[in-house]
Amino acid sequence: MSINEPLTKPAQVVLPERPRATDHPVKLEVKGLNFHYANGHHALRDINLQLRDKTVTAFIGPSGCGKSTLLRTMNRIYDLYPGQKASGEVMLDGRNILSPKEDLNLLRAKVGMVFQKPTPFPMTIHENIAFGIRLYEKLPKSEMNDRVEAALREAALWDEVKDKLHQSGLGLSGGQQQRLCIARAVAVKPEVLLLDEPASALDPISTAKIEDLIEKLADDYCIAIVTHNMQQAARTSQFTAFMYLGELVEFDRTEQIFTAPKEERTNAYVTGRFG
Ligand SMILES: Nc1ncnc2c1ncn2[C@@H]1O[C@H](COP(=O)(O)OP(=O)(O)OP(=O)(O)O)[C@@H](O)[C@H]1O
Repeated sequence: MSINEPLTKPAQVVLPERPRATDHPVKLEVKGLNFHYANGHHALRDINLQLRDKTVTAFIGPSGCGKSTLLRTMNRIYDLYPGQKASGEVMLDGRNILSPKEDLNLLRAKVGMVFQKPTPFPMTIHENIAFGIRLYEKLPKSEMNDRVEAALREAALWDEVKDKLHQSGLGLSGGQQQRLCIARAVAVKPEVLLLDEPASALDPISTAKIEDLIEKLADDYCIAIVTHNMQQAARTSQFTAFMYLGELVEFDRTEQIFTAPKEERTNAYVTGRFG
């Protein structure tokens, strides 16, 4: 369907009733960002946007528009793949993390990432969390146990796993595994959390738990979430970025994007007319 056709269907997304703060300080700022894959594909084109602290920003757009690529620049995970290049600036608390001088281990502790498919390590639930903490801190056993418990509580998983901490993380359900991955990310005390379609492989009940969790985590972290689910973007975020073919078409408060977007392409996408 052409994106230029007149609006035939109103937006069906239900927005939360209570107002949400959108005036928090900027935590991460992307300036003039371009990204090329090793095969030369120009996947991000002059992206400019700001992520605010203790705020959820959703990234939406049709498949292949560059949402995951953009998230992958925010902790430089792309650096693990030869030939992938970002230019421009990604400022975290005013420091450009694309600088060659950036300490990537520290950066990835500060900017945690959770992927679409739950990726627990093939080790016990306790070890899944302790392993990451040990990379950065040397803690006595009792303190480590406390940190593991705190992370599991923060990820709303403690009650479900407290009696089987020494069983394999791979024995958990998909939704529990995803919360284990979130616990693993928060255990190293990050400042930013990047969630790349964190609920798309989960059933509706597990999805609801992850969404509740995102809302709670937003009290403490700057969160960026990629989602194909419009309702999820509307429910969880204060700001929404709509991307198309590697460009940031529109970035605004979530209410604005879903009720009165300025761009026709955004309107067409959020009303389900393309993508
Ligand atoms: N390793 C790669 N090499 C070359 N091109 C790639 C690579 N990974 C992704 N791309 C291309 O870059 C563009 C952006 O991909 P990206 O995965 O960021 O999109 P997306 O919006 O997250 O898509 P989806 O919603 O399907 O996950 C797409 O055209 C994709 O085909």
